[in-house]
Amino acid sequence: MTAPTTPDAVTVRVPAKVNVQLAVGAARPDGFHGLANVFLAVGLHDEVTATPSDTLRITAEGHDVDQIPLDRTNLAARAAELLAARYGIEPHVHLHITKDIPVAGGMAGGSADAAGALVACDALWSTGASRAELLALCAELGSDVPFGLVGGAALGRGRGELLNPLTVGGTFHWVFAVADGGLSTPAVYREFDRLTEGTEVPEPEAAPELLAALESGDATALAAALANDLQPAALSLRPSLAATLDAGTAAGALAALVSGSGPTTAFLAKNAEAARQVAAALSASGTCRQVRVADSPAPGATLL
Ligand SMILES: C[C@@](CO)(OP(=O)(O)O)[C@H](O)COP(=O)(O)OP(=O)(O)OC[C@H]1O[C@@H](n2ccc(N)nc2=O)[C@H](O)[C@@H]1O
Ligand SMILES: Nc1ncnc2c1ncn2[C@@H]1O[C@H](COP(=O)(O)OP(=O)(O)O)[C@@H](O)[C@H]1O
Repeated sequence: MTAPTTPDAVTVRVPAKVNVQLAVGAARPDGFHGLANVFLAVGLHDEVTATPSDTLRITAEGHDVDQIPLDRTNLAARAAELLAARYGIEPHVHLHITKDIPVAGGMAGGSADAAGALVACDALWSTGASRAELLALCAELGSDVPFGLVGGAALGRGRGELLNPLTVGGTFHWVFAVADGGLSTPAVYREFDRLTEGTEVPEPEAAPELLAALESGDATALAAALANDLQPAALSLRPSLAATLDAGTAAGALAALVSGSGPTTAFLAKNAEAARQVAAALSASGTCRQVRVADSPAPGATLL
């Protein structure tokens, strides 16, 4: 029998996400918040390429890469170290990240890179980890990381890491307005706690009408059901986002919301042509740094 050959390089493509519903419960004793997090993967992608190396090395190119760490705190590096430790191997790999997902924008780019690095290193090192093992490692790396692996659409319970896949019955057309600078996810959750202090925070539940809208592919119904409990907190920390939301709504978006913890704002359009119009109006509005158009759902981490 011949020994399995080690590939020279493995490239994995990973998607961004938008939370079409983010229902946030009260803070748990461990500091995390219980969620009903309805993730939808969108067609904005990073790529992670793993090649053999003498040491663990991270390089990056593309949008805003000056804002991501290139040391072992990079989520992709942490993913490689975790997988290597689990299988008793040295984390000797060069991970090159090609970034197109806005950084610190509430679109889970770092989480996607972590999922991509895990899949790429798994293939490079032939660890033979099962899908369930990879998902468990993803959950150790961060609440949003498992979704980067599975993509499509999913309901995340727990702190968002316990996923149930959802059916999506059509293509949804989105416009994303990228803001200047990022927002810290822990800071937005802290602001949520401050804003809800002294009130009864209900148990987070996915809305049946939202799940039905996803399943039927009905953009108008989905627009009516979009909801983000972190939006007031993101707006409180970044009041200028209100003008961006207004500009997209005035331009004909079916609905507008903050993506996750923000500060990227998301606009659902009726069709591809409407998305182009909303994008042009947002670009001209001067209320955001960059505008991106993308469809959903998109597949999860994919070996190229
Ligand atoms: C808000 C969401 C919505 O999908 O993502 P973003 O919009 O930032 O991308 C997620 O809940 C972010 O998930 P992720 O960025 O993976 O968070 P983690 O690394 O697990 O946790 C970072 C910090 O966020 C807070 N956190 C995160 C998840 C959660 N369910 N409750 C929390 O309170 C905690 O303060 C935690 O220390
Ligand atoms: N591979 C990575 N890509 C992007 N950000 C990363 C990465 N590794 C670590 N980070 C850090 O994680 C934080 C969150 O980034 P990101 O995942 O893009 O945003 P968000 O959590 O808002 O979706 C940023 O402060 C960023 O510097």
